[in-house]
Amino acid sequence: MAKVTIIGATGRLGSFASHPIAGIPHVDEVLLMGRPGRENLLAGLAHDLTDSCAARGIWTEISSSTSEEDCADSDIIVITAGAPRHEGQDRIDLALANARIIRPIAESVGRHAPNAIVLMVSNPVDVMTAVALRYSGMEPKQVFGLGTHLDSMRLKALIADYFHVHVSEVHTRIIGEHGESMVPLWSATTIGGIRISNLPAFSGLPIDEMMQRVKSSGSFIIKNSGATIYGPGDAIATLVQTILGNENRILTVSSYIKSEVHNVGDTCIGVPARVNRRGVSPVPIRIEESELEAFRESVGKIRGITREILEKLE
Ligand SMILES: NC(=O)c1ccc[n+]([C@@H]2O[C@H](COP(=O)([O-])OP(=O)(O)OC[C@H]3O[C@@H](n4cnc5c(N)ncnc54)[C@H](O)[C@@H]3O)[C@@H](O)[C@H]2O)c1
Ligand SMILES: O=C(O)C[C@H](O)C(=O)O
Repeated sequence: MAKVTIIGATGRLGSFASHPIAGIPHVDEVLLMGRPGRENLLAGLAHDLTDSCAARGIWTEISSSTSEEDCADSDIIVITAGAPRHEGQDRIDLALANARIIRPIAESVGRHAPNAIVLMVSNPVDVMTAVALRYSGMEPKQVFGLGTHLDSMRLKALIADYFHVHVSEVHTRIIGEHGESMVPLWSATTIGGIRISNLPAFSGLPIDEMMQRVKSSGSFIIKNSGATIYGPGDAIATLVQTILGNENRILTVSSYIKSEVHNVGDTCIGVPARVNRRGVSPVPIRIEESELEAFRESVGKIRGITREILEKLE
């Protein structure tokens, strides 16, 4: 059984994500962590979530804390602390301010829970994953980000809708930045096990419109309802379940890569990775030339911003 700590639990995403996480069968303890001064809010959330567990007929111990040392013995630490973007902002605009929030959190996690697996969610997620990796002092397999998993799920839903098939029939991936330069891998997209480009209907697929919808999903939701909550919250829970269930699923998450994709990398970015109880390991892949070109650009962008932010944090 496992302990999962959520740092940023008073926020909209952290508090929602705690709900599906508390229902994962491998989880017997959820710790809601927040900043000093938020004790009452955390206590209220913990009480409410305890009631939810009772209503669902499950027994998971829910606790709350503002003391960083309480994350000790966590199996997984989910980090959602930090500012979200507002309408009109890019995720990258949050980079320096959120890096200054993530650095001390990562240092504390590395000190108190050096054997945990860290799932970074705060944006810009690829850059924050690199900050957490650097300042936690943990291994690359232990520190990863939600990356383009959510984008891949968004594209999957659009493809399933277009072809009128169940989502489980669609396999697709978006790699690269969780942001403007993300890259869809049509070469790795299948419907019912058949490569999408081998289906006659593929020629009519509105690829550009679909990608535009995926890229603007976050800003659309933020503009209309204030924050993205259910999509990322359930995506976080899927990752927690995959790790604790030692499921060896290949999911598209932000991981540190060096040589896995045509030797492009030296940064944390969304790539297909094996996810299990030991953490995350990027899967070596070969992609088509046009996809590689776009991926190279995405990596260059994120590597440049990451270096700049890490230098400013020194
Ligand atoms: N990667 C993704 O797909 C994805 C999806 C949704 C949200 N996010 C990101 O998650 C983060 C949280 O989003 P939200 O909607 O829950 O925001 P929110 O404003 O509702 O919550 C922010 C949380 O961060 C905490 N926090 C803020 N400043 C802090 C500081 N200096 N030290 C410690 N904690 C601090 C707050 O107390 C709160 O718990 C944002 O960065 C957002 O962009 C990422
Ligand atoms: O779009 C955002 O800022 C939140 C998140 O990254 C998302 O894609 O839902």
